[in-house]
Amino acid sequence: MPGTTAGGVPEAVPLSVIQEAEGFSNGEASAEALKTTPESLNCKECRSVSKSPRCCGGCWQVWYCSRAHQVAAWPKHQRECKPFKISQNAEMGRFLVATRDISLGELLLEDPVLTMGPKTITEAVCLACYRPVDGSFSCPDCGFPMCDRDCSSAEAHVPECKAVQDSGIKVKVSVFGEINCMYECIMPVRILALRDSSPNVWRKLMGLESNAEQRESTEVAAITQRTVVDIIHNRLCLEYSEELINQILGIIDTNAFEIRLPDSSIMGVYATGSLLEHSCIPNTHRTFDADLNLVVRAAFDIKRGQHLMSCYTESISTTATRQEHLLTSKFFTCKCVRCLDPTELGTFTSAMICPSCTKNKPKVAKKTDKKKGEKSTGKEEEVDLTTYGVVVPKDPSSPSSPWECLTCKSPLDADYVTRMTSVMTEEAEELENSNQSVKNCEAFLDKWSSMYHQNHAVLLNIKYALVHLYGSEKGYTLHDMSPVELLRKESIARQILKVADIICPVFYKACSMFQSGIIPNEMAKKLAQEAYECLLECAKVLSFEPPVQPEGQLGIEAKEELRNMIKWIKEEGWRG
Ligand SMILES: C[S@@+](CC[C@H](N)C(=O)[O-])C[C@H]1O[C@@H](n2cnc3c(N)ncnc32)[C@H](O)[C@@H]1O
Repeated sequence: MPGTTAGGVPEAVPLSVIQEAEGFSNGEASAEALKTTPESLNCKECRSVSKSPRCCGGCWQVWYCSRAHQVAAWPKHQRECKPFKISQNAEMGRFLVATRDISLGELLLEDPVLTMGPKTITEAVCLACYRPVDGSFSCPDCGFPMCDRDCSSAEAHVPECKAVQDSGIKVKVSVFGEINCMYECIMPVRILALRDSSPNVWRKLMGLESNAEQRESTEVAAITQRTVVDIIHNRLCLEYSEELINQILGIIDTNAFEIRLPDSSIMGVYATGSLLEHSCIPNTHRTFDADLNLVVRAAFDIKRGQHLMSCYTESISTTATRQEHLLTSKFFTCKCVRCLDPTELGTFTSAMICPSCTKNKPKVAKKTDKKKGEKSTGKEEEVDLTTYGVVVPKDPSSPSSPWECLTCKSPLDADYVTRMTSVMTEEAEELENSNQSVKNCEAFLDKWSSMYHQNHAVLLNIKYALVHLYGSEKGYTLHDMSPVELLRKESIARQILKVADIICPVFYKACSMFQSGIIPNEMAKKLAQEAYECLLECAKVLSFEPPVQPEGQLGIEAKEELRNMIKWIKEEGWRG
C-alpha cells in the first residue's frame, strides 16, 4: 500500500524513484523517459516547473513542486486519485492499467451504482427490495406484485410504475416462483427514464460499450425484440426508437454485474468498474457493499503497467463453456493464457481421460530398467503422471479442434467430447436441482470419473458441494464420519484448493478453504497446524468482504471458527 500521512494524503514520490521504476537511473527529469509530456511534470497546483518534482504516491500520475502544494491540492485530487488509468486499443476498446505497483488486497475502486434492477431472467420479485413475491400484495398504482406499501412507494420503483400508469392499463402478474419474462423490461425502462430525470447518469451510461452491431443479428436480439422492444412500444406506448432500446439492451448485456442479495440476485451497472477487461485468471476481486457500491480489490500483487482484469464468466467451467458464454453475451473470444493452454495451466478443468492409457497407468512417476546399485543405462523413462493418459484439445481456441491423448497421441473427435460433456452437464444440473446428498454425489463421481479428469469443471463443482455435505449432512456430521470418510473429505478439499490456487483469486480460494472443512476443530491432530494456518488466512482475507455479501458472512464464521480453534489449541496444548 502506498504510504499515507495524516489527512490521508499519499506520500510524495521523488522523481528518482519513478525513473528507477521506468528503468532509468539518475538524471534530469525527462518527459520522454517518463512517457509523458513536459507540461504534465508541472505542478498541478501552481503550474510552475520544478527542478525536483514529486509525484502523488496514490496514483503516480500527478506532479507537484512541493509537499505543501500536494497537500493543498488533495481535497480536489482525492476524488480522481486511483492507482490505474484508462487506456484503449483497437481490439478491446477501453481498459484499465495499473499506474504503480499494487499489493494484494489493496482497494482499487469504490464505484457507485449508476442503475440497477431485477435480472433479465428472473422469477417475480419485489421491484424495490428484490425479494421473491407471491402476489399477496400488489402496487396499487401499477399492479406489479411487491412486498408491501413501503416497497411500492420506493424511489427505485418509480420509472416502471409511472410508465404502466401512463399506459392506462395495470399489470397483472400470475406466474410466481418460476421465470417470468415480464421483468425483462424493467431495467431498460429504468434506464430510458434517466434521460430526463438524471442527464448526468444517462450520459455515463450511454458512453458504455453496447456491442450494438454484433448484437443486432443474434438470437438474443430476436427474443428481446418481442419481450422488450415490442412491449415498450405496444404495451407501454413509449416512443423511444428501436435503435435506442437495442443500444440500451446491448449496454446491459455487455456491462451489467450480477449482485447477489440474501434472497435473490439483481443487476447493476457501474461507470468505471465496467472498464475492467475480462480474463479467466483475473487479478482483481469484486464485491458489493451494503449501499451496492462496487468494491474492487487486488487479488494478486499487480505490477505497474499490468492490466486490471476481472472474470466475466464462471471461473470453474470448461474452456468451451467460458468461450461460448463470452462470445454470445460479450461478443469476443478470450485469448487469456488459460484459454490458449490445452492443459489450462495444468489444471485440466476441461480434460478427458484416455481409456487405453488409464488401464496401463504406472503407479510411480519413474520407470527404469536399472537394478539397484547398477549404473544408469540411459534408458530410464520419465513418466509424468500428471499428464499421463490425459486427453485435451490440440487447439483450445477452436471449438472444432480435434482432441488428443497427451501420452499415446490417440485422437478424439471434438463432437464426441461436446456430446458426452453435455450429457454429463445435464445430469449434474439434475443432481443440483434435486437431491444433492453424499450418496448421490458420490454415485455421480463414480460414474463419470473414469471418463473425465478429476479436475474437470463439472466434477469439481459436484466435489465442491460434496465437501460441504461431508460434515453437514445427517449421518455425515464430523462426529459421525469414519476415518475413511474424513480422509475422503480432506482429499477432495485438497483437489479443489490445488485448482483454486492456480485459477481463482485468493478470495475464492479462501471461501473454498473455509467451506471445504479442512478447518473444523474436530479434524485429526496431525492436520491441526495446517488447519490453523488456512483458517487464519481465510479470516484475514475475508475480513475485506462486506458483511452483506455471502463472503462477508463466511468471514464472520471464519473468525468465530478461529476463536474456537485457538481455544481448542490451548486445551490440547499442541502449540505452546
Ligand atoms: C464491460 S466492457 C469493457 C469495457 C470496454 N472495453 C469499453 O471500451 O467500454 C466489455 C467489452 O470489452 C471488450 N473486452 C473486454 N475484455 C476483453 C478481452 N479480454 N478481449 C477482447 N475484448 C474484451 C469486449 O468488447 C467486451 O464486450
